[in-house]
Amino acid sequence: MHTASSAQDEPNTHLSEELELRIGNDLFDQGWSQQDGFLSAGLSAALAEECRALMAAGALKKAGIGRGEEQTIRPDIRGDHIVWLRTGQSPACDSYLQLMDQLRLALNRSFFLGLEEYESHFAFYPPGTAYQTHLDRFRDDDKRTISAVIYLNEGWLPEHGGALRMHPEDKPAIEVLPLAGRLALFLSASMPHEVLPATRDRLSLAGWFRRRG
Ligand SMILES: O=C(O)CCC(=O)C(=O)O
Ligand SMILES: [Fe+2]
Repeated sequence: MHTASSAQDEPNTHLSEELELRIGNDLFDQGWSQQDGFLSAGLSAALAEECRALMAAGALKKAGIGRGEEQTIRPDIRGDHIVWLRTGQSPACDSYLQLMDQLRLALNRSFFLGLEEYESHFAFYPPGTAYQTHLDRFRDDDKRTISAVIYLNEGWLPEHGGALRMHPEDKPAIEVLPLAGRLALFLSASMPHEVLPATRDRLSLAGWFRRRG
């Protein structure tokens, strides 16, 4: 479930310096960032297909809220089905995880955050399901530092709903539609956010950069 960081932390060329800079500036200035076309159309399509196949095979389970023993299934609060990613499960997932590892290193360079790992799951929200406003940091585990969501839905239109709605303090809410290839990033501990219900299946990869304990 976790991708361990490694000693051979070598920046590579998948993430341009310009993109790193934009993401760093956004997070610093406003606590969130949206990057369109973060994934190529081909990679996004392969990941969407994998997510659908896993859903059809029954691999995704109803997501709970809370942690460990205290986990409860509350479809009224959270309606997605999830499965955690493992390294080596598919070439598409490995490409995605590699890209996110580049991003982890870039964030460490910009902010000295000491992010050590990235954990991620596929999420599938059937039509009409949502996720009520919450923070991504657990009361008893403050390692989640930056949240990252990548959307996998071709041809998403505003009338389909399903936006990620963020609530920055003292500012108007921001809505991000779950369009294929798009990346949304925000500070896990301080950005309240929610997923609005949609009229069609809503597929994504949600993940968290975690700092050392
Ligand atoms: O899918 C999204 O836009 C956000 C998902 C989310 O907030 C979560 O999984 O914690
Ligand atoms: Fe969240």
